[in-house]
Amino acid sequence: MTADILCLGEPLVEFNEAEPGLWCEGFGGDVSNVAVAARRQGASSAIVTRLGNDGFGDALMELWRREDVDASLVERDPVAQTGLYFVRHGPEGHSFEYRRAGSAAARMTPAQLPLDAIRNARILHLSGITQAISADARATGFAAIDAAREAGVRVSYDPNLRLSLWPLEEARETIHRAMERVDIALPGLEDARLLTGLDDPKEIVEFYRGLGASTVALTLGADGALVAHGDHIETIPSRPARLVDATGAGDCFDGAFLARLLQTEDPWEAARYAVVAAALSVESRGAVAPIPTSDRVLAALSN
Ligand SMILES: O=C(O)C(=O)C[C@H](O)[C@H](O)CO
Repeated sequence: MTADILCLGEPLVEFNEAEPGLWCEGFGGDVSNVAVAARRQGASSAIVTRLGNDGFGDALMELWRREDVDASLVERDPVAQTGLYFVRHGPEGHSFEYRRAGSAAARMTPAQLPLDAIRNARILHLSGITQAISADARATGFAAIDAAREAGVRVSYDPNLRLSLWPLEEARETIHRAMERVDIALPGLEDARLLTGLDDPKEIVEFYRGLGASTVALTLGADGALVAHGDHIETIPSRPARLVDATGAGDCFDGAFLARLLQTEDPWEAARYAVVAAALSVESRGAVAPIPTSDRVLAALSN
């Protein structure tokens, strides 16, 4: 198996509340969202994870088949279940509630990592959530990073802080340790402020560069992204969007950014593309269904 972008973490089945009591089923899980977003932009992508041997696991396998995301390395756990999450919407935006403790993905271990696939990828992508779900998953994330680095494969990391999964101090320690070993850092501003204790976006970007990332794209929500590489730093503005549901917008940015980066090796051009993809993705409900294809992104960019 060879894929441009290999994503490691936990996929989830999503229940998104359209109106009180009406739950629409969809898909989520940050790195699965990234794999789909990258594939819809034309990069090849693969997912490395574990699912329960249950109907929700089957539904995720069917999603990746439909989306042409390589899931040939996904393991099914005979005992543990596939994780779920529920999205509610309120005046403050969306909120998540999880049913994922002890899930199949949380039982991933370093010994199960497909090292050849990691070595053959162009980018390994993982997140703070990948490492938050269990001690084994944390170790698996570090082992994957080490394998990628030894093979000269670029590592991409989105901190994706979820304080319902682990306390801030623990998250900070693990995420900073991971960030010392990544090439491409894709933090969101709100998470990064909590993790770094810094307020100013430029200082945050410099902080992550100081840890080791050569490319940093800090997402600023409706304000776009601040992108640094080499001695150049630039704010890439977003475009106006009709906000319905921002669930997964950061993941859509990540997948589109990585896909475009592989095509152009120009992080600012990749971010110009990815902010438009992310803006399009907030205009309807769910993490996966609204992710645009490259045709839609290119059409929006030319308007
Ligand atoms: O991946 C997770 O843990 C989630 O919270 C599911 C969502 O699809 C994801 O976070 C959106 O970024």
